[in-house]
Amino acid sequence: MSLTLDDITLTYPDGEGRLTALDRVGLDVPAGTMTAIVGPSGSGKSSLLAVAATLATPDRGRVLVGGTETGTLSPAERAVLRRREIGIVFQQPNLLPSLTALEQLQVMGHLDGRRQVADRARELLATVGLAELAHRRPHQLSGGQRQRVNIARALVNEPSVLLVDEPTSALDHERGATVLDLLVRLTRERATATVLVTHDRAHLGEADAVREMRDGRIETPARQAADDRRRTTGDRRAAPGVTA
Ligand SMILES: Nc1ncnc2c1ncn2[C@@H]1O[C@H](COP(=O)(O)OP(=O)(O)OP(=O)(O)O)[C@@H](O)[C@H]1O
Repeated sequence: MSLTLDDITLTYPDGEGRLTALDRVGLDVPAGTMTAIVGPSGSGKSSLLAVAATLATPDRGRVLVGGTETGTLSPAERAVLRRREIGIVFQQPNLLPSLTALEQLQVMGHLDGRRQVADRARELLATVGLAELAHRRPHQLSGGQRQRVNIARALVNEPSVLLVDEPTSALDHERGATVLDLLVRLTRERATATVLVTHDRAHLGEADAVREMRDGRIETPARQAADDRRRTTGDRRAAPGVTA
């Protein structure tokens, strides 16, 4: 399923007035592709992720996950869609200290009441290269390994949208590259529509598209559009899902 943000404006209360964090932003992320969002501090990257995650309600505009317009759902329906279709990877892997890597994934799966969670959790840990460390607790893992558990956990309910916020900020260059490679591979294998917010321009070559944010707007200079075309030639890009 694809993710589409259509003409999104988001404001926050700001003293007497309102601060515009997102200013008529549009973004289309086909299934199986990764779009990287870069931009200076305060430009609206986290706000964009919050809207895409349906955690923040925009003042105007639509968020579509596949063909579903999330603004038309009730809060309860939106919570179900979020749990089933949207995986979120935060900057700091906020893992529960007392649980093993395997249990971190199982807890997420159980919340959704789905079966065979344990099998899927084991398979995912193997996919992120942690099969041997499934029974370790967070303090027994390195920062990069913790971030890989965090990514596996976001995927346990097989979401179609993957939202990733600064996954490499706490990692050195080499570990950051490993995590980025993993995200790209999972995006292709699991056909997720992935949005990656990053300050780190080192790995942008892996993304199918790069969008620059500035003052709440997305800029797509001609050079970037040309870059996108070059990135998406060949069959790396999956067919877009239905976006109504
Ligand atoms: N809850 C809030 N209430 C009021 N203003 C907010 C709130 N959250 C963010 N803002 C403001 O909205 C704008 C966009 O913030 P946002 O966090 O989306 O930027 P960002 O690009 O993610 O920044 P950073 O790279 O520093 O994380 C900023 O001017 C910020 O001060």
